[in-house]
Amino acid sequence: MKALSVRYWVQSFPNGEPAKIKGKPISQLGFAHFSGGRSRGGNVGFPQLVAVASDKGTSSPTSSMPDNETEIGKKQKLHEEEEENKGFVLDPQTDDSGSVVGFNLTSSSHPLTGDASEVATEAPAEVNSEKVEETDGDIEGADGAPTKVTHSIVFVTSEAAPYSKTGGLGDVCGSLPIALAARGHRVMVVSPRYLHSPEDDTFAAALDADCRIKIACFGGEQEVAFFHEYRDLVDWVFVDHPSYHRPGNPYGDINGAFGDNQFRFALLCYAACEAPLVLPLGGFNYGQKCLFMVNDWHAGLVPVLLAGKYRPYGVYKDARCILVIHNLAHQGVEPAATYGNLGLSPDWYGALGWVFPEWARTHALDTGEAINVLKGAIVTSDRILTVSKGYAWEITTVEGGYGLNELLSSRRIVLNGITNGIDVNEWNPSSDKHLEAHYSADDLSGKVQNKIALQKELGLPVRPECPLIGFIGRLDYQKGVDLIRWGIPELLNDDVQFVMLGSGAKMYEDWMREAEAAHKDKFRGWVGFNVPISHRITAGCDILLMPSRFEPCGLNQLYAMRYGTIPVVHGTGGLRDTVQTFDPYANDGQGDGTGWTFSPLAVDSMLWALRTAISTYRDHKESWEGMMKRGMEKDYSWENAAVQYEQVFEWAFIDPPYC
Ligand SMILES: Nc1ncnc2c1ncn2[C@@H]1O[C@H](COP(=O)(O)OP(=O)(O)O[C@H]2O[C@H](CO)[C@@H](O)[C@H](O)[C@H]2O)[C@@H](O)[C@H]1O
Repeated sequence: MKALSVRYWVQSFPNGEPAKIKGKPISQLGFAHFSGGRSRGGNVGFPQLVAVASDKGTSSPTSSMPDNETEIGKKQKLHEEEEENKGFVLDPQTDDSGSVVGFNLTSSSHPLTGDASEVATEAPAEVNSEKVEETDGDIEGADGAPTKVTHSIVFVTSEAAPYSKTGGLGDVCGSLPIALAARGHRVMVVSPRYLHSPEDDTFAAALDADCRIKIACFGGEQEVAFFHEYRDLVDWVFVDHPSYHRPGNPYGDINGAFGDNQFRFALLCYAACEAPLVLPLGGFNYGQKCLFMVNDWHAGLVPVLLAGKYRPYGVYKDARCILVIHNLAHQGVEPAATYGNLGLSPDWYGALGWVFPEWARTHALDTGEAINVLKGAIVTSDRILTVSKGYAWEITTVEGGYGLNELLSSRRIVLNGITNGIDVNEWNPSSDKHLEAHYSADDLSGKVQNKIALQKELGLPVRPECPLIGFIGRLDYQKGVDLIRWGIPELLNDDVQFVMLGSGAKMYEDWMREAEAAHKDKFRGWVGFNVPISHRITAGCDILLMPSRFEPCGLNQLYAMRYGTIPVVHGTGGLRDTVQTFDPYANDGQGDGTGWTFSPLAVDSMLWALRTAISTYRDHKESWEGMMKRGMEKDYSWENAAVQYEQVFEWAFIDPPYC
């Protein structure tokens, strides 16, 4: 049994007496200001019990266990008496004046699973700052290093696979939380409950948590509900609101981006701030000493709300917030006039306020004033992470900073990069359910079967000896699709086949259809988002091309290497960090490297790298196989990244929180 030591602020005692903090009734302490984030009606409202991490009495899970049966029995009896309150309230705590300000709490099991071993704990031990050495951005990824301190972690994200995914953000937020939970942390992921049609059963396993809150913003009061599923040791929490129920994808439909995205994601952030306080997941809530991991601009309002709406009233004083930037190009910029909708006091305008440079303004009278949610998150987060070390540096440069480079440079001391891992179970060539044949580094024979199956599926001539090149990704500026477009005619003069899977800009979708019509025997363009076919392309191709203009990390090159498919990538961000250019002379002529990086970003250098790869494939089979195996044998699991994340958590709790 693990025990949890938590202090509860109590709104009222069972006998109706008002609770007091520092001798004052709570009602006099300014909590009314929370109407912006919490309603008072029905089962909504200010919760009967709102947990805050105890600053006293926190101890390691084992040391806080009752040490004899009598004590356990006593506590169980008390527990039963308090059952009506749904909180396991024990041992009143008093302040200097003698007023009861809270209670210790002990829980013996996880009611959702009935399994005591799955109860995660509040961070039990103080971080020993003397042991922590902050380096110049390098984070040690000690393989298999045990977890030193466990935390209550709240991921806030607009996507989490398999529930929602338009790209890599969904992949990361679908698997990193599981890796952290497996290491002993208590992990919640908060994301919207998107329903794209009345028949959509994506969230069928997530049950109504019977908790409604009202959020005051955008000139009204919005009621949101929470749905919950406990899976893989993670609390998956889905925020439900009518604005998440519409056709398309999380951000838009065939007509483009939704016009109310600022509203939809502000709701997500408000709800995510409330979730640790109001949701008794597994019987008790996450409490205030949690660690928010906010991903990209959609979740970027969270640290601003923590600083502007909670901490001034003593709530979340011990929480920390880490911003994870997966893509700096999207910042959630809207006209300055929309600031009033966010429900923040005017004092906080400075955090979000943003002025476009003159050249980016639309007319002479345009003052360029806007609000920028990601900027607000960069200002107010305790630490900032990106998804590779290379990208952590790039975003501090004029070229990669998208206007935020100076701000990010000023926060360099709290900025780190950690390369993403991948879900090695979903992406495993020896067990992938989407493949025609399974294979591994020890037995590569199945790979060609997948190539043949893919050629058949796509209606290409079945030619196992012909180099097959693939591209998978969003069709947009970031991914360098324009380079492929300009390079394809020349490339297809060679004896190669090329397959593209992607959706996005209509211009490129149309071009893919045209290219297919023009090069029937050599080119296939699959317009759409299709996970099974993405697995089959990754397995069936010999080469995966990624000419990304910038790439914070990139996952497809990692999937490709795991599947023995050689990546040819632009040397940028995470691509440069993860793909090592083939060197035939290294290792006493045995060769080294896992693919090719090319630079500068130009059609010629991309074609040069592709031609080098193609000739190696044709004429140096042994070198090719060596490269395949080296890529397949690399460790891409989340475990290594999770250890590095823990180091950053530790650093986050050393410094005081932003306020
Ligand atoms: N048409 C399609 N059909 C099926 N699957 C498709 C698809 N198009 C893309 N995908 C899948 O979506 C994911 C894309 O991930 P990436 O990391 O390559 O890019 P993305 O730019 O979305 O992510 C951002 O966040 C991630 C995560 O941090 C960073 O790695 C990245 O650099 C950053 O731009 C992959 O799983 C890929 O297979």
